[in-house]
Amino acid sequence: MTTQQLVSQINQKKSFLCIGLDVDLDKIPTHLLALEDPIFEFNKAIIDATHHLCVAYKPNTAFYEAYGIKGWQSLEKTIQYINKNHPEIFTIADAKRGDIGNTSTMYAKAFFNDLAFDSVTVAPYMGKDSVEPFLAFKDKHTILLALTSNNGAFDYQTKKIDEKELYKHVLETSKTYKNSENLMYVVGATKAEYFKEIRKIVPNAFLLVPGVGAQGGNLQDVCKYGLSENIGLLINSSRGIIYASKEHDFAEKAAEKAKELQSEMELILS
Ligand SMILES: O=c1ccn([C@@H]2O[C@H](COP(=O)(O)O)[C@@H](O)[C@H]2O)c(=O)[nH]1
Repeated sequence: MTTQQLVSQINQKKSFLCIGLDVDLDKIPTHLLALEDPIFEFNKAIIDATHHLCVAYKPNTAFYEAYGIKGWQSLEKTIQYINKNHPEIFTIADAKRGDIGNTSTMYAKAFFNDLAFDSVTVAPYMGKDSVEPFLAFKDKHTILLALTSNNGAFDYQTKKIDEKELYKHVLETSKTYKNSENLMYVVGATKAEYFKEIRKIVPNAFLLVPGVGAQGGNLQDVCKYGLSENIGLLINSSRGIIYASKEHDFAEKAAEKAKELQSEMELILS
C-alpha cells in the first residue's frame, strides 16, 4: 500500500485508528475456546465489527508465536482475511525484527512476501545495514522504534550521545538510509511531551503511536504536536478495544470502544 492510499483512507473514514490484535486465550470469551481456531474466530469477529472505524490492524506477533505453529497459522488466516475482505486497510506486523543484512532480508520476505503485511516494526539497534533490507521492498513500510511507550525507554532512548538523545540520532540517521521514504516510526503515546521535538526532525513521517488506553496515553495530548500536514499518525489501542467484554457481545463492545476513539478523531480532523 502506498502512503497516499493510507492518507486517502484516513480522510474517507475520518479515522487514524489502528486496532491491535493481541489475542490472549485467557482473555477471550470462553465460548470461543470450543472452536477449532479460537484466535482466528475472535479476530474475525473483531474485524467484522470494527473495519469501518479504523484504518489499520496491528497483530503483535508475540501473541501468535506463543501458541506455536497453531498460533502462526491463526496469524496467517487473520492477515489473509483482512487482505481479502478489506484490502484498503493498512496492516502492521508488530514483530520488532532487525539483524545482519541477509537475515533482515529473510525477515522482510517473511512479513512482506509470504504473509503480505504492508509493514513491519523494526528495532534500529543494529544500524543501517540491518534496516535497509526492509526498505528495499516497494510500497512496503518499515516502522522503526524511535521512542517507545514503556518506562524502559528512558534507559537508553533518551540518553545523550554527543549531546543529543539517542532517539534523535535514530530519527536523523535513518533519514539518510536508502529508500528512507518507506520509513515510519514508533513513538509512544505516553511520551506526548516529546512530539514537538520529534516533528522538528520528521515533520511528515507517519508515526505509529501505541500506548493509548491500557497504558494511560491520551489522544488529545498526542495530537497537539503529533499531527502533520498529511495527518501522519496511526494511534494504536489493543487491550482497550478488543477486551471491552468477555461475553458474547465482545465484538459489539469492541466496536463501541473503537467508535469512541474514532469520534474523537473525527472532531480533531474537522
Ligand atoms: O513502544 C511500544 C511499541 C509497541 N507496543 C505494542 O503496542 C501494543 C499496545 O497494546 P495496548 O494493549 O494498547 O497497551 C502491544 O502490542 C505492544 O507490544 C507498545 O505498547 N509500545
